[in-house]
Amino acid sequence: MSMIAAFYGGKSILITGATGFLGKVLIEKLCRTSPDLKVIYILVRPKAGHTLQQRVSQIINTKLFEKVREVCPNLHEKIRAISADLNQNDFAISKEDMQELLSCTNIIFHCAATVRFDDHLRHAVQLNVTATQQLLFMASQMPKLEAFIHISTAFSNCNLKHIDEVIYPCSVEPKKIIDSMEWWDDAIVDEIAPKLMGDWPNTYTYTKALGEMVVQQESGNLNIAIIRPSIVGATWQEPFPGWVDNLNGPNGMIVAAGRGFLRAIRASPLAVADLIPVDTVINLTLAVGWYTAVHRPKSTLIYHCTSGNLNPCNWGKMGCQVLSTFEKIPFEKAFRRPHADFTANTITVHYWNAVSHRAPAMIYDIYLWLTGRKPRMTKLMNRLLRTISMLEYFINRSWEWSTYNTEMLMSELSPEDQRIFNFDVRQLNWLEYIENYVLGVKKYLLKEDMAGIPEAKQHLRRLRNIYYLFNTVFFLIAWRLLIARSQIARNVWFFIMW
Ligand SMILES: CCCCCCCCCCCCCCCCCCCCCCCC(=O)SCCNC(=O)CCNC(=O)[C@H](O)C(C)(C)COP(=O)(O)OP(=O)(O)OC[C@H]1O[C@@H](n2cnc3c(N)ncnc32)[C@H](O)[C@@H]1OP(=O)(O)O
Ligand SMILES: NC(=O)C1=CN([C@@H]2O[C@H](COP(=O)(O)OP(=O)(O)OC[C@H]3O[C@@H](n4cnc5c(N)ncnc54)[C@H](OP(=O)(O)O)[C@@H]3O)[C@@H](O)[C@H]2O)C=CC1
Repeated sequence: MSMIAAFYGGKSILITGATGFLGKVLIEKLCRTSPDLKVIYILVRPKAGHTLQQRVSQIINTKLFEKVREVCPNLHEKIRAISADLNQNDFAISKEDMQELLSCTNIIFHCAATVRFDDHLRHAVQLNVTATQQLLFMASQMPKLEAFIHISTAFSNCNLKHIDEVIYPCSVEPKKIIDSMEWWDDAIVDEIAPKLMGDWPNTYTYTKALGEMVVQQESGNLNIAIIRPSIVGATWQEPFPGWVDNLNGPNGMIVAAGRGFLRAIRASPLAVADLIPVDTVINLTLAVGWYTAVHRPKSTLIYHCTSGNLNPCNWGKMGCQVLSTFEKIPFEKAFRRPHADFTANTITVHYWNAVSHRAPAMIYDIYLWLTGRKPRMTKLMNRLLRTISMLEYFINRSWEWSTYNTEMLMSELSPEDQRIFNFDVRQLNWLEYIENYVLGVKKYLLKEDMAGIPEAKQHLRRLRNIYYLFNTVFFLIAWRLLIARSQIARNVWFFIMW
């Protein structure tokens, strides 16, 4: 019998960020392995045109929940959506709901965050810092609470090269920043943000670091643990390989490369690609929830959920495997044939951006315009290049994360739990994982049918012919113009012809 699965039986669990990428996999695994849990409270913000129940149904009626619907037919009853907005005071939770949460919750998993790199500092502080503080305050009033698990990111200290499982202080206290946000107007925030952020590359990583400090400072008597995943990717094994449902991190890049928009990227092929499958993160999270509640460590333990020091893979190898998978399973409606280079040279990057990204987009837009349609490719390309510029920081550096606590926890699990809640990334075969990842992007994110592969291959062959034709015509025109103007070119041409 799994000790972890048994632990969650009969428990009332509160999850924030349940409608997000990690949150969905967390609910799925919890309900599948502990169908006898009492209730999962999820804090969901109302969205225009959707009731809370519709939002929940949208999630649990997806393929991700196929297996769990069999194990736990009363899934709907297990999940209780509570209307809440983490940006509001008391999360805008009704009095009755708040009362129920405070009196019943046993475990909290705090996943909600803004993960946008370009969010305004005020908004990022509100969600990633102030809301965390407020949730901790709520937790301190929960008599039955056994553990509070905070999901952070391995990049919260990306200004350092070697990162231990400890909390590093930021230069300005989070409380001061929270207070200041109340009276600083946006103009002041904009001006002061770069100074506050120092060598953090974006508001996301900076506010996640502040969030950790808040957790440390407000922990009081609570049993708290922090999990720091690196770049979270598609599922490795559970409930099935390759599941992914958003464009964050590498996903958008895989789409862009597979559709032939992304042809070159400024990246160090030898830098470690610290990807971690989402099911691995969730297995660790559930194991940490159990360990924190049952063993009650004296201090807040931090767990790195990373792959680099146990089973490293670099961006070069990953990129090559992505490209070779496209040959077997191409994406539909490609703009150009997938081909991409990693280059570390800034001049080469500018060259490729002009020749491989902007020029084809412009030519295509001219074609759209000539055929009476609305040009859109240049806009899309500019957006892609902007996204790439934000991700570049993470694909041109390597970090070392120590994983003592994670390894310690692994050794504490029974063989049964090590199997059911496997987070040993040493067992991961990267080539197989990446192939399933690309396949998952095609099936679950782009919602493409596998039956369309022959047509997609045919389309790529057409694009190849257009490419050859275009290059030949371009070469002949260029050469003809050159011959008309240069005696040397004429001599070379006649020599070749002769
Ligand atoms: C040797 C040969 C090599 C060949 C290589 C070939 C393949 C390459 C594969 C390998 C991949 C290499 C790249 C990997 C990149 C690694 C990333 C590392 C990130 C680590 C961060 C740490 C992890 C975390 O802790 S948090 C999670 C990460 N968070 C994010 O990723 C969020 C990032 N996103 C943002 O901040 C924003 O979305 C932003 C700024 C990128 C874009 O903002 P904007 O306001 O312009 O757009 P949106 O309103 O968000 O969206 C508008 C529109 O665009 C679509 N879209 C959004 N993001 C992407 C995307 N990444 N790619 C494509 N499209 C995207 C979005 O869906 C919207 O579409 P609509 O149709 O308009 O709705
Ligand atoms: N994805 C990754 O690569 C990594 C993620 N992490 C961390 O994991 C956690 C989860 O990330 P991920 O699942 O990818 O993020 P998503 O963006 O997929 O999900 C974010 C979740 O937070 C919720 N949320 C946002 N704002 C509010 C609000 N005002 N009130 C209530 N709920 C809100 C969203 O709800 P809604 O559906 O309404 O928008 C959604 O459920 C985060 O803490 C992140 O920092 C760490 C490392 C890597």
